[in-house]
Amino acid sequence: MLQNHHIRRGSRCEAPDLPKVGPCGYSPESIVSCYGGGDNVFIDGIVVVVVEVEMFVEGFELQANMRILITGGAGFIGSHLVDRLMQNEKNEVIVVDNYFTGSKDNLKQWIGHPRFELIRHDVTEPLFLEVDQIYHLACPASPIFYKHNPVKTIKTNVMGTLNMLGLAKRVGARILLTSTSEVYGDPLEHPQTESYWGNVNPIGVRSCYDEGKRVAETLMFDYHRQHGIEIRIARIFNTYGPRMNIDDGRVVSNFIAQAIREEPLTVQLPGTQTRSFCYVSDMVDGLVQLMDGEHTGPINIGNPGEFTMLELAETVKEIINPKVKILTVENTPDDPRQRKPDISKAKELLGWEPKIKLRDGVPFMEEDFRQRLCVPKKA
Ligand SMILES: NC(=O)c1ccc[n+]([C@@H]2O[C@H](COP(=O)([O-])OP(=O)(O)OC[C@H]3O[C@@H](n4cnc5c(N)ncnc54)[C@H](O)[C@@H]3O)[C@@H](O)[C@H]2O)c1
Ligand SMILES: O=c1ccn([C@@H]2O[C@H](COP(=O)(O)OP(=O)(O)O[C@H]3OC[C@@H](O)[C@H](O)[C@H]3O)[C@@H](O)[C@H]2O)c(=O)[nH]1
Repeated sequence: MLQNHHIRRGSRCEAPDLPKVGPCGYSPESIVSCYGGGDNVFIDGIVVVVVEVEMFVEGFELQANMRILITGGAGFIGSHLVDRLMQNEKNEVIVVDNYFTGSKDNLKQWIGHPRFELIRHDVTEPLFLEVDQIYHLACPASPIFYKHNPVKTIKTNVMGTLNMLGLAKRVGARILLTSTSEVYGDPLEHPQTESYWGNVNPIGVRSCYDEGKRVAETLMFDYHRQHGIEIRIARIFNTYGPRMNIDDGRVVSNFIAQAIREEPLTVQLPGTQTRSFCYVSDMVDGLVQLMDGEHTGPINIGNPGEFTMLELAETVKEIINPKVKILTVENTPDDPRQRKPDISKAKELLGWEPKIKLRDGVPFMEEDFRQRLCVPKKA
């Protein structure tokens, strides 16, 4: 039996059943052919020089470990992605984060784990690591945080993405960018397909984020075309779930925290604007399937269930606290009036679609927020 294993630069390989003879502890005959290259791999802790990334081993299955970098891995979606990737014992996960909106607390279960590393690093600075895959999430996502220091948001999207593409190019890693439904701006097509080019204000208060992500997408495709980098682009629609910052400012976390604190739910005017909310476990499934699949994207990942903000407030009120009031308040400029993903491409190309409805996801988030706010549910 001849098996072909693609061993990437810096990978560790496990081959516990290889016969332990020969100078390095393993039979040289087991390695039928190796050619090119010059990388080291470790077989059962022993360094084996692999002269090419393609190695053929007769009769034995080498299980190549995957070293995965997650930028922004201390944030909301990133930390759930870490949980998912750490479930696979063949994965090593490295998180880099500057903790602007993320927290070590989101990763506390993994700190000290032998397959996990956490590095304080700002992606606007170059990074030198040996990795096989890069999930590039680093960027503040809540409008209040990305507008707080817009120049830094632009730098994170542009210089951060350039640095991660440079890293991907140097080590031959595949890179996935978490882009956003905000690239469609205030969309004139509804629902949004990936072929829609969007309606974005280039000089508005949201531009640091939406134009920043559009440039990040451009950089991804230019590196792909010019340097042959393997890229994946996910256009993420509004995602919610446990571990969102309680004072994150995004609508689902605001309404849930307000309902628990018995404060009025603040619906920004007009209240008829719509969003489509995806539960975080569905989102993580979509990202992993996109990364591991064959398609560059961009691919919309989101839940097509569409709600006005008034409907969302009514839903949260009914589930969490029927006594709270709903208050209408001023909105901010350039708020998109409608948003709903067309997910035909994700269904067809990735076999992905979300499973968790808003009504089923809100109680999970309520439980997490009650714990963190120390407000137990009344009997
Ligand atoms: N959650 C959503 O609804 C949503 C929707 C569309 C796109 N996205 C994208 O998904 C990604 C993650 O979003 P999230 O909701 O988890 O947000 P988040 O704010 O919880 O996480 C972002 C993480 O990136 C880190 N970060 C920010 N700037 C950095 C920098 N310069 N260097 C290193 N780390 C930095 C933050 O500290 C944080 O841990 C973002 O790229 C966001 O644009 C999210
Ligand atoms: O308390 C609030 C907060 C927000 N809102 C409204 O709720 C809607 C959603 O606002 P959010 O701040 O949650 O998120 P937005 O959809 O505007 O932006 C998000 O889009 C996708 C991602 O890239 C980011 O996570 C974020 O930019 C907006 O219409 C906003 O006006 C309220 O009605 N009340």
